[in-house]
Amino acid sequence: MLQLTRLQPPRSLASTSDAYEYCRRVTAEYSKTFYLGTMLMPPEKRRAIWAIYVWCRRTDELVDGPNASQTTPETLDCWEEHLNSIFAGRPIDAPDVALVDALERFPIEIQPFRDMIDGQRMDLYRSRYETFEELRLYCYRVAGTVGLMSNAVLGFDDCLRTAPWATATPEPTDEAIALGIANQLTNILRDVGEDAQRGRIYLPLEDLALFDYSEGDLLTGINDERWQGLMQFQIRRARKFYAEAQRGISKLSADARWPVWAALMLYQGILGVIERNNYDVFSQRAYVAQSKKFLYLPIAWLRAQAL
Ligand SMILES: CC(C)=CCC/C(C)=C/CC/C(C)=C/CC/C(C)=C/[C@@H]1[C@@H](COP(=O)(O)OP(=O)(O)O)[C@]1(C)CC/C=C(\C)CC/C=C(\C)CCC=C(C)C
Ligand SMILES: Nc1ncnc2c1ncn2[C@@H]1O[C@H](COP(=O)(O)OP(=O)(O)OP(=O)(O)O)[C@@H](O)[C@H]1O
Ligand SMILES: [Mn+2]
Repeated sequence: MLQLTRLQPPRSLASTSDAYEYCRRVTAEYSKTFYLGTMLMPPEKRRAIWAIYVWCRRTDELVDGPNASQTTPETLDCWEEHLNSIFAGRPIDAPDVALVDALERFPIEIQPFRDMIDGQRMDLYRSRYETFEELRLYCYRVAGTVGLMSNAVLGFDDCLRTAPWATATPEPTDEAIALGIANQLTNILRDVGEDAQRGRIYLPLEDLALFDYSEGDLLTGINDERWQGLMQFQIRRARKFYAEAQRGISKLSADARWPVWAALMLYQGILGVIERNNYDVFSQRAYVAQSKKFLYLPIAWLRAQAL
């Protein structure tokens, strides 16, 4: 029914291990960065993240995939019903089998899943954001939510919970949301040209005005000093969210720190590539080469031990 057609899920409802294997293949195919991150986790956490990944990917494809033009608000209502069924322990199709199992092992609130669907709803009726506050809400919904879902699987450092001086909630909720927002801002900067071709501008219009850069300039891809100033401003903002996220990693369980540092550094690396490309996000795509991704791993490991 959905658009992940290149990798067919097993027919009828699958066994749990087939369903996880399908989720593994989808994650590996669609995101080299996050897949690499999951390979640094213990197997049970890794499988649960693959199941979450596939649910998020399917949700995103409803408004961003090849059949998105057929998606209506009612499609998203149905998808929310589908979600309710998963949370009631009743899988509807093969990939659900993995998510139902993952939710049994790692209980997660349903709200971030619902919020993500609401984020996709925004994509149905909006193609402009006036202010950063509006964009931030969109980023929370489509990506900050992934941080909340992931946190429940990654787990927290027990020392923080059990110490007699432990205060209210030591869980790094804000930091997890910050990493989602940082990733989404990076994704938006990387995809400016692609989105413009679909008539979409995610950069806040108030920021464009600040640099005297018009919507028309963006849609025609003008890369001048105004654009470069605007991009420097956006990159600085994204880096602040990465910095906030970094402060939360030491609060995660020890076996989750390396994967999160790796995913963070790799995704943040895209910003450096955009700078090296002289802010040309119109005619080329900024990416970190697969061979280079492995070079980050030892540095991420050291940070996971030390910070
Ligand atoms: C290593 C690890 C824990 C990874 C989590 C993997 C996961 C479940 C990812 C889901 C991604 C997804 C498909 C989301 C749907 C909405 C969307 C498209 C968001 C954008 C991601 C996509 O990146 P990509 O470059 O592949 O996009 P396209 O090819 O253009 O489609 C986003 C950029 C957001 C991703 C957000 C996260 C992965 C949140 C990360 C936060 C944590 C893991 C919390 C860590 C905890 C602390 C305390 C810092
Ligand atoms: N919608 C898609 N359909 C099929 N394949 C895709 C799709 N999106 C990404 N891919 C796969 O990912 C490759 C590169 O995409 P992209 O530049 O987003 O990097 P990535 O591998 O997804 O890594 P990252 O996790 O950093 O985004 C594509 O060549 C393709 O193999
Ligand atoms: Mn990708």
